[in-house]
Amino acid sequence: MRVEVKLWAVLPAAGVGKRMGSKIPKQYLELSGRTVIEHTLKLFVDHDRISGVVVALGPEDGYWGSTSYAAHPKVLRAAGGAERCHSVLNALLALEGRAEDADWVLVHDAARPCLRLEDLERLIDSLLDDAVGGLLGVPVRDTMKRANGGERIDATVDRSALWHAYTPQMFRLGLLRHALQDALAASDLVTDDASAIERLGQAPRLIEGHADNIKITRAEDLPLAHFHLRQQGRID
Ligand SMILES: Nc1ccn([C@@H]2O[C@H](COP(=O)(O)OP(=O)(O)OP(=O)(O)O)[C@@H](O)[C@H]2O)c(=O)n1
Ligand SMILES: C[C@](O)(CO)[C@H](O)COP(=O)(O)O
Repeated sequence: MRVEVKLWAVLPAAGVGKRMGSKIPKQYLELSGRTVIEHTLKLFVDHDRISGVVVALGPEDGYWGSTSYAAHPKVLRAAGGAERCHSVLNALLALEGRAEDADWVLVHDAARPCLRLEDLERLIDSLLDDAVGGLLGVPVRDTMKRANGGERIDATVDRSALWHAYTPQMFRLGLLRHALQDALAASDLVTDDASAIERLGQAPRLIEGHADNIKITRAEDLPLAHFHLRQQGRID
């Protein structure tokens, strides 16, 4: 009997936004009347192939309760951790008892509200039968330099095989949980989920998305996200 494999989403949203320098965490900044995290969540909560969404929240988070998803039946909460990798692992552990190890998990930064539905669909359709999993990304477009530790160029790096790693990053729940636990046991605070899978000797697939799937990181990113959401027709 073929066991139905489910899809889950994990949104790490426990960051404090140091580089943004705003008074409130950047995932709660407003974009045309709704918070960044509400824009991000909508795509996953409304998606009929996604069984549930786990949001990893910071211990001091006093904003989540005011969002329109605070009591949504499809949204679960998990405790964020010191680093993104801790938050993602806690969210995976929160799925115990609901999800199976063979289920797929889409890990997507709450700070990336401009993800296009077409790219999410392409990622899912491309990876559902993949042996490893993978992520959305975009090939780099600029000449890439490696610094010498200061402000001088050490070398120009061959860019022909370089990609920007974006999210969602999609892996089987059991594999990703094991990979993150293994990385953390080795004190390797991986900055994305694919790095944990790579540590195990696996090669995640790169699926090309759109460059407007930006991560709101610094102050100048907020108006840019607003522009992209308007260009996509998602805000007026
Ligand atoms: N301990 C952490 C750190 C980050 N994140 C989340 O991971 C995503 C990407 O992280 P980043 O852009 O670095 O967010 P911050 O850590 O908030 O930013 P900064 O590094 O500038 O403080 C964000 O949605 C953030 O909320 C998380 O869940 N738990
Ligand atoms: C996961 C990620 O968005 C992929 O580019 C990135 O690694 C997050 O890094 P951050 O330092 O937590 O922003």
